[in-house]
This record gives sequence, C-alpha cells and structure tokens, in this order.
Amino acid sequence: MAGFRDPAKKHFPLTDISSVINLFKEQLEGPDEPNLALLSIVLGCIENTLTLNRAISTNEDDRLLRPIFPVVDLSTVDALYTKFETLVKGSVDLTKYTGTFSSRELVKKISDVIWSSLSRSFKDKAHLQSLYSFLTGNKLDCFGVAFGVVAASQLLGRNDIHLSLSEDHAWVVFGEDGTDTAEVTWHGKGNEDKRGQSIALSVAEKSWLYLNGHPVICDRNMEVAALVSAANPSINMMTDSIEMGALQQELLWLLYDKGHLLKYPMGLGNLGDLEEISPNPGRPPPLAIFQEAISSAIKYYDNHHVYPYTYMGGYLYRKRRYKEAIKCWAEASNVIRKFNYTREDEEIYKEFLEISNELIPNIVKAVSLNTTDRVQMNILYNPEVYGDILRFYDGICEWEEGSSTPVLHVGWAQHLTFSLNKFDPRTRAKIDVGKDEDEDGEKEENDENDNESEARLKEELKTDNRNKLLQSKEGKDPLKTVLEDLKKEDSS
Ligand SMILES: FC(F)c1nnc(N2CCN(c3ncnc4sc(CC(F)(F)F)cc34)CC2)s1
Repeated sequence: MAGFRDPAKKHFPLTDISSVINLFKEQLEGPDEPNLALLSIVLGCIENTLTLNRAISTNEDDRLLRPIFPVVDLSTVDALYTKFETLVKGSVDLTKYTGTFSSRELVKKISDVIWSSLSRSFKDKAHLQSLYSFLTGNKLDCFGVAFGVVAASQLLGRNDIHLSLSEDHAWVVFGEDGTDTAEVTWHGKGNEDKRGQSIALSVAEKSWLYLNGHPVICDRNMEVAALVSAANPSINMMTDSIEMGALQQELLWLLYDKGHLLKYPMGLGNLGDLEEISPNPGRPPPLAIFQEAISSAIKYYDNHHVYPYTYMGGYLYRKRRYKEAIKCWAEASNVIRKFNYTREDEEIYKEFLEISNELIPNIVKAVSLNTTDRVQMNILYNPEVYGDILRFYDGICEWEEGSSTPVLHVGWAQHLTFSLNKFDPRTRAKIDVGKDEDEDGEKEENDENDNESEARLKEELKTDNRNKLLQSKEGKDPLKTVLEDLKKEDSS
C-alpha cells in the first residue's frame, strides 16, 4: 500500500504552526504508532524552506511580503514518502528475514540501503538530519543516517528496532529483549565506520561517546522527540529563523506535556535554550527545565550525562551568575571523571577546554576588573567558588587517569594557575580539600564547617578591611566596596 495513512492527509496543506502541531498531536495520540518517515519529511521540508537559500532582504516591504510560513502541500509530502517507501521495500526482501525479532543481518541490510544512497559530499553541514534532505539531496549527517534506518525499519514493520542516543553518537537496539546493539552510521572525521558491529566493545572502553552503558534508548514517541530536537532553526552563524524556532519550541512543549522528554535530557536542554530566547509565559523558566534535565540524567542514567550540567552552566554564565555557573561545571566534571578518555571523545574534550581556558578565565578577569559590583568581587573571596574550581580540575585529572589518551597539557596548567592566582590568598587557605571519608567511603558532610568558615572569613574581612581602609588612600581600595557590602549586610 503506497503512501501514508488517510487520517494524516486531512491536515494538508499545512499553512501555519498550529496545523503542524495538530498533525504531530494526532500522530502521537495514535491509535497507530507515529509515522517517523512522514513527520521527518514534513519537518525537514519546513526547515529547508525557512533556513536555506533565503534572500536576506534589508528593506521593510520585502519582510512584509515574504510568507512567514511555507505552505506544505500533500502532493509534495506524498511523493517523497512514496519514494522512501519504494526505495526501502524495493531493496529489502523481507522473505529472507522470517524471525519474530530482527536479526543483525537485517539491521545491517537496512543500514546499507540508506548508506548506499548517500552522496559522498559534506556530511557535517547543517540541515542534513531529516528524510527531506535524504530524499531531495541524498545527504544525511551522522544522526540522520541512524534516524533513517529506524524510520525504514518502521516501514518494514520491524518494531523491535529502536534508536539509541549518546551525547555525540547514535546507533540502534533490536532483538527479543531490545538489548542487541548495532552500529548503523559513522562517527566523527577520519574514523572507519563500524556499521553492523555490536557496540559492546566500545562500551567496554568506558568512553564518554557510548556513555559507558547509559545511552538514551528511544521508543517511537522518543524517536519523534529526537527528530524534533534535531531540527535546526539556524539560517547562518548570526541568524535563526524565528518561525522555525517557534515551531520547534511548540513541538517540544507538546512532547513535554505528553511525557516524551522525561528520559531525554538533551531534549529538555534544547527546550530550555529555546525558552531563554523566547520565553512562554506560564511555562517553567529555563533554569527549571535545565534542572529537570539534570534530575532525569540522575534518575534514569546514573548521572552519566555531561550536557545537562553544561546546558545549565552556559545559561548561568550568559546571565553573569558566575558562582552558580562554576558549580555546574564542577558537577559536569564530576560526571566526566567516571569515564576514560578515548580518541573519539573530542567533542566533550572541546567542551571542557572552553570552560577551562576561556569561560573561567573570563569570569576571574571580569570580577577582578569590575570592582564596583560587590557581589561579583566576592567570588574571589569565596572558598566555595575556589573549591568548585579545584573540583572542576580534579574531575578532569581523574578522567585522564587510566585513559589511553592524555587529556591535559601545559596550556591547561597555564589557565589553571592564572585563574587560581586571582583568588585572595586567605580564601585559598580557607578551603578544606580532602573531606574525611568515614568507613563506607561516603564523604562526611561538613556543611557546618563551610558556613562557619564563610562567617569567619567575613569577620576576618571586616577587621582586615578596616585596618586596610585606615591606611589606604580615599576610595580606590577595591576592598572598600566589599566592606560597605558587609556593613550593609550587618545592618540588614
Ligand atoms: F550543553 C550545552 F552546551 C549544549 N548545547 N547544545 C548541545 N547539543 C545540542 C544538540 N544535541 C542533541 N540534541 C538532542 N539529541 C541529540 S542525540 C545527539 C547525538 C547524535 F547526534 F545523535 F549523534 C546529539 C543530540 C547535541 C548536544 S549540548
């Protein structure tokens, strides 16, 4: 039977965001499984129209005339869907695969069907993640190939084949209890693809790329969440399509309300980023959404995901909430220390390098220059912040321990010493580095000491500052503002 089911056809032509929402809503509410190929073609068609080869006009009237939303015709979608169905059903002779559950050979065959249709060029450009890109340009990125294999599997009625996602790679699970795994796409640059192989060996390496056995294993609804989350509203480095961003945001809220982001931390992170750009009144604020992503990673993935902490850390950094951002990065480092660094973990290496060699130095520079802002100035006198920076580096050191590839080099040490030296010596004396471990290895909570040391430090600062103030010239002394701040706190 060619073409997709009639109920979906009534939504066409799609003329605005709400008509797309209604199509996704109906697909998600059943009774059949959501049709991955259909939804990927529709969303890819809209993304392609809204982000590619747009004449960026300067004058007002063009903006007024340009359609703010592309019309998606049934004929376009039907033709592409039929093309995909013909390719897949024409290439895979199902009579050869009779078992109730899929075999590794079948998974490899489906991957070959997608793989052999790909053009050789440009795999890491944007907008190559959808079946629209595959069917109109024979181009897919790493995620797109894995998603295409799962969409093809669904067309072939193989409902045991599902998408498995790490923070930088994708593969499939299949078989009787859904625990067989197979590579179906490539990863990174210059790495031979391992298509058809099980991922057991890669997991054994304890690499971040495979999340050491804690990937996001999708059901059909989460596969819809992945295709929505993988949508990319960017037109170029400087500009995003407002309409595409709004559509992605509304689709993610639809999936959120149906509970399909519960076990998908990156989907929640993407939603938090979109809410920062364009907040929905009556919806949780970005920080709450990032917290849900962290709680999800703790609850479902034994706290083995890094991105929930760097989503929140990046947000706090942009809001100049530096103390809290540094705490998030220490938590991110507390995750990465559980892994061994392997050569295919470059993406997360770059993430930690940027935090260490750019973001933290920018913070200590900013607060030591901007002495008018007392709250910021206090950072360099706060033992907790100092402790979090040490925890941040300690996690990276532990990540390196036992790894086949080194992580740190002298550049890291130069930035580390630059940042730590900006802290007041007394603060550096104040922290308690090694928490005593009681018999079962749990670190003893010495919160009361922390608060005590903080209070002591404040007392210390007051007396010390008073002495300094008496000797110092009028006004210039940076500690003066700290003293005023403390006096205010006293009076309040
Ligand atoms: F932590 C913050 F800095 C981040 N900001 N954007 C981040 N992205 C954004 C989008 N992104 C993702 N967002 C949703 N789902 C997935 S599945 C996946 C791995 C692969 F592409 F399938 F191979 C990546 C990814 C990767 C992580 S982390």
